[in-house]
Amino acid sequence: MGSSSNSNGPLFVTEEAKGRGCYKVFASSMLVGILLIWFYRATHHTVILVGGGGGGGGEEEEGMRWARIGLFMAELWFGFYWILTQSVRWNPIRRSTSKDKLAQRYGSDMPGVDIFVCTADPHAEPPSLVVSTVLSVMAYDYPPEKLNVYLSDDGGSVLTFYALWEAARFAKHWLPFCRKYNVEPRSPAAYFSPLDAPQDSCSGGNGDAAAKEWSSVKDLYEEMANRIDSAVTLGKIPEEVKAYHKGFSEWNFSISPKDHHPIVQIMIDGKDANAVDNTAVRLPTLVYMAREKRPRYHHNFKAGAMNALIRVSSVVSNSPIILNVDCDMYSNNSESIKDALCFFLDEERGQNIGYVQYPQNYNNITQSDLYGNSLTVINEVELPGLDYWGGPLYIGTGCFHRREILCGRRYSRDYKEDWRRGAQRQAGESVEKLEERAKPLATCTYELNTQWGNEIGLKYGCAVEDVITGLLIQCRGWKSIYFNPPRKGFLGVAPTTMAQTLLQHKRWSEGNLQIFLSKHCPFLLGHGKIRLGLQMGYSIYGLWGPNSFPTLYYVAVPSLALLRGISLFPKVTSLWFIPFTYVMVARHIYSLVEALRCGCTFNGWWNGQRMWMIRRVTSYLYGTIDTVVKMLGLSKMAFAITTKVSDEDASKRYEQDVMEFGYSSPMLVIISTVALLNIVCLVGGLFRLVLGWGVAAWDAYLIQVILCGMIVAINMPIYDALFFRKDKGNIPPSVTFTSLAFVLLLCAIPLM
Ligand SMILES: O=c1ccn([C@@H]2O[C@H](COP(=O)(O)OP(=O)(O)O[C@H]3O[C@H](CO)[C@@H](O)[C@H](O)[C@H]3O)[C@@H](O)[C@H]2O)c(=O)[nH]1
Ligand SMILES: [Mn+2]
Repeated sequence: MGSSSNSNGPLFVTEEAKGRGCYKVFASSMLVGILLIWFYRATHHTVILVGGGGGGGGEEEEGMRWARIGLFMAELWFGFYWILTQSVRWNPIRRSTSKDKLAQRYGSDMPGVDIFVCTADPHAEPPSLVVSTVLSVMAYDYPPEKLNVYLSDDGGSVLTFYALWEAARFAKHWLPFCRKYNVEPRSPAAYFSPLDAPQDSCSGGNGDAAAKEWSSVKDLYEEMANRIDSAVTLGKIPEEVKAYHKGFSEWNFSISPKDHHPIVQIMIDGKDANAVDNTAVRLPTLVYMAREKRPRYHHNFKAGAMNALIRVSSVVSNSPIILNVDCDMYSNNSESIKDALCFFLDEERGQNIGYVQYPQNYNNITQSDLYGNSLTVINEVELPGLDYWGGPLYIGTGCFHRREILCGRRYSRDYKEDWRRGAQRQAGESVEKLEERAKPLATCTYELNTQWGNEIGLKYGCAVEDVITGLLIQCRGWKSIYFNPPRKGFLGVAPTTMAQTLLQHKRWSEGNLQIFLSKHCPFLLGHGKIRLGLQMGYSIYGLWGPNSFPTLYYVAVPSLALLRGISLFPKVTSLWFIPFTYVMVARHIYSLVEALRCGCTFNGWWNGQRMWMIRRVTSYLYGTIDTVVKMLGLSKMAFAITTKVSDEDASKRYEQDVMEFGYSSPMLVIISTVALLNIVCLVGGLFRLVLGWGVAAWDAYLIQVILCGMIVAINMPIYDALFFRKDKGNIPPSVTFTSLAFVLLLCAIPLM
């Protein structure tokens, strides 16, 4: 590939964040605080009883001692976990690229790129949304004959196939339109969305003609989207279209998502000189794939789909670079491929780069980020921090890989990438023949007795197939790059209800804990292969789950103790009061400042704190329990898809920042119980403080009052949903009663 002269400098630069010195001083002071707390706990087991607390038989005192030891355990854990989180804050770095140099050096001599889009269910993931994502990646600012787009449909649905067929036709208008007017974003759904800021339509700005073209493309798009949506509503496609593409005949026999033959349909063949748009420019290759599914064979969810895609694409295009996105993650920046290539093709430092990961951003996050889904701190602080230690995790979407690393290759100094590689078509081979050649690669039996899902391809058996695959790649010697340009590369759909949010986090915490507890634990597998900072970084996510226990303890026991008149923290007048207050206050002020600096609002941060607490006591608890159950072999892994649609009422509440609970579930009972317990304890505790124990008692209980008060303050929307709201999204009465019963029970436990 072209002249590899390095005369005009590197293709990307790396910058270190400023002000790290100050941060390190602050972190050291926190560490001192944490050590002092540990020291205090280790030396102060005895319980201070003030005022009317229980009469204090020997047995009771023993119980209180245990309450303190439990608190000590929780504080040990939090301190240890805090130390882990320092790895990603130590030295965050930022990357930027020089695309003009790339163009100068390589001109049109660029590698082929295969793009994989995965979808699984036409009802949770509307095909009109899926094809908008497909169109956005077809419209990359990149030579179309070098682009190959693959849609994997785990739903095996004719509705999705039909939508893709519609999209292939619409592409002939959409792609030239995007080029001509430099459209951004190139997902038609997003571009024409009334929700997004008004587009400076057709920035060409040449008046009437442009406006006409704009509205004619918009009409075409809307008609297409309506046809697709109504087919989905009806559950079947219009009869007449079946005549237009041979592929529809695959559904002549009824097919179920879990039981069907392999389907590979090349919708647009980029090698065909007649495959052009309406300005006679070539179109990218577009392929539909539904791998074979049989009830007898486990299909391994998204990882299985990705592996089938890797194989099928190897006979159709076999490009050296693979980009994969979730079906809702459209390209928001038409330059992303060129940006990514700046890393891979850099002559000096591109050699060992295995993958380039973009952040997960969403286009449906509200100002106040009610469910804390924006991942802002992860995107702006943690992933840049990991980049310093050798590279970010692979997070499943918005990631460019070298094909070779997905096929298990280890890094070696002598490895030379063949950037010109591509699939060779057999002489005179028709598209049908090629499809026949590809199908056996997408069968259930293909992988039997092979290393697929193990040494080759994405790894099977983990709920976060992406993270474990990335870890294995890094352990094979490859580095990764985190790239977060000002214009976001990809935008997706974040969950919009409490239940969906908690479900997603349950899967994430479960998968990451599963890795941590397996032989792939970053500290074991990574030892000697990746840097310690990176091992710690992986563990931050790996240990999300176990955070649930100390958190549950901390939100329940000190409050109950307040109600009972048992002091668990040092007195205000004691010197030990200082480290406790310092650590608690500084921790939260720091997290607020960090969030604000990343662009969150105060409200967003506050809501985020609530969600951290809620996720820890529900999703992470469930994730941890399920991980253990699975390790004992009592159940199998599942992958619950996050729904990308919600009903109209619910979306309205989402827009208005009203929390959506809606149906009764054990998780909801936990949330309500924690909220109710704390308000009961706060009211009861304050009552006794004011009436009975006198001024001296405040001295001993201040920390508990503040802790309990903060938990109550952060739970305000929960009380609202429990008692005041009347809409459908509130907490059902059955949950309220169950939680009240639990609270009474907890308050009555004689132990303390
Ligand atoms: O059997 C399956 C299940 C899922 N998917 C696809 O996988 C993607 C991710 O699923 P989603 O329900 O949106 O999960 P998220 O929690 O949003 O996904 C995040 O977390 C996953 C791991 O838990 C990663 O695979 C994803 O890339 C990452 O975006 C979607 O495109 C699905 O269509 C399949 O193709 N087949
Ligand atoms: Mn998703």
